[in-house]
Amino acid sequence: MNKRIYLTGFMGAGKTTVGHALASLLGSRATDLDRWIEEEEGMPPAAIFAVKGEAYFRRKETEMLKRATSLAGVIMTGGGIVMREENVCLLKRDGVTVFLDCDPEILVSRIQNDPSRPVAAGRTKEEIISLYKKRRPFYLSCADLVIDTTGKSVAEIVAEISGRIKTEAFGYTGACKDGGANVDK
Ligand SMILES: Nc1ncnc2c1ncn2[C@@H]1O[C@H](COP(=O)(O)OP(=O)(O)OP(=O)(O)O)[C@@H](O)[C@H]1O
Ligand SMILES: O=C(O)C1=C[C@@H](O)[C@@H](O)[C@H](O)C1
Ligand SMILES: [Mg+2]
Repeated sequence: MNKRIYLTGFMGAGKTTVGHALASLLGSRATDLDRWIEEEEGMPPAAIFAVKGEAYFRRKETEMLKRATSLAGVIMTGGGIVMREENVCLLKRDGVTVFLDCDPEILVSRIQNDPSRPVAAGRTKEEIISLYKKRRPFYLSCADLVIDTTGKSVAEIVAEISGRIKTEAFGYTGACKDGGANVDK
């Protein structure tokens, strides 16, 4: 496995948690884009949203995704990354993209009222589920692998990803076809 592995999915799907466990199993590096942005900006995503605005965060996120193309290992992405076409192109071109899907009711229970997740904070359960449904086709559009994590432990998810990556062939055209179109608003 010499390609990098991108983990995508909605807020609370387990990208950060699974990413560290997967990298540990594979003996590779783990890079969480949200944490990398936090290190560079000196504040977490929620504070960047509040102080500099979401548009600034999204530009920074794309910049870091571009820089991540020089890294090896597992890259954990932010929940909104698939909503920019430029990001989708990079994900499709530069690695194996794994979409961690999950029952939205479970996602809500993990993220609702968490102030560290500015896109979910203050939203009702129905609003969060509606955002999940709107984003899901975009996660699917750039996924090489879709993992339904519902009811599975982190160890089971990691074993499934590593098994499928080793046994399935992935075709890359390098082309950017359909995908995200800056439609999150
Ligand atoms: N398979 C799982 N089973 C039970 N709990 C889980 C599982 N995966 C993640 N969690 C828990 O769900 C919460 C959210 O996980 P995590 O922060 O890894 O999600 P994320 O996808 O990185 O979210 P974000 O997009 O907001 O960064 C954490 O408390 C984590 O421990
Ligand atoms: O779903 C989203 O839009 C976000 C998810 C987080 O990972 C962070 O990238 C940020 O809070 C935005
Ligand atoms: Mg995360």
